[in-house]
Amino acid sequence: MAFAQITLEEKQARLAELKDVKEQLAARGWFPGTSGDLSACVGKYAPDEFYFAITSSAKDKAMHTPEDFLFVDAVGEACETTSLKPSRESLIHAKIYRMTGCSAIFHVHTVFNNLISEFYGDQGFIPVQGNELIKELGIWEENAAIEIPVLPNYVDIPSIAKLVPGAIHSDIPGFVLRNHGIYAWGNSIWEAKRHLEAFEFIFELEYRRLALLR
Ligand SMILES: CSCCC(=O)C(=O)COP(=O)(O)O
Ligand SMILES: [Zn+2]
Repeated sequence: MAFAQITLEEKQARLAELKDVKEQLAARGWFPGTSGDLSACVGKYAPDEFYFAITSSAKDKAMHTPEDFLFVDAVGEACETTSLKPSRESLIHAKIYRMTGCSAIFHVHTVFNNLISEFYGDQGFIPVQGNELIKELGIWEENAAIEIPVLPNYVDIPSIAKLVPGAIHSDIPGFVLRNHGIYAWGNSIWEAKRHLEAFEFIFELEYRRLALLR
């Protein structure tokens, strides 16, 4: 299959969309400290040959500066001459692009994704049923039951990246790192955002349901 590189105008439009998403998610407090990272694919030549725009590491994502994004290659390394450092988690993004062929990936640390990932961490997945927002993940089956994968968290990013293939299920556009945060993806920037919002709604509802049962 041949892939076309996007035009300069399309690349700039994608960066502008990423900036908008960064602003919207920051307004919700989904990037505490300097946590979280956002990326969008901007060129694809073959399934294993692509590059993407990703947030620079350790930046306050609530601020806008010309140094917010840089371009990295299919192994998560900067593919332009720059003093900027790509997100420490670029290798995880690269692995997700390679495995799914998606167009955008968003990673956020929230209180609810951390609480729920710890609660279900030992069993390796978060079971969800009877939540209307499952439909926002593209699953329209009546009373669908889904399992959202939870991976262990390591300081060593390559150790996490090795586990990514086992956490990618074709019908679930995301996974959670235990006590760390979620990765959600989509076939466009706006689909990735929709998936992320659905996951976060699901986690908050699940947390509140469990709290009610106590
Ligand atoms: C500051 S939290 C630890 C790193 C992390 O998990 C994260 O999401 C942000 O890392 P980045 O290098 O993308 O700023
Ligand atoms: Zn993180």
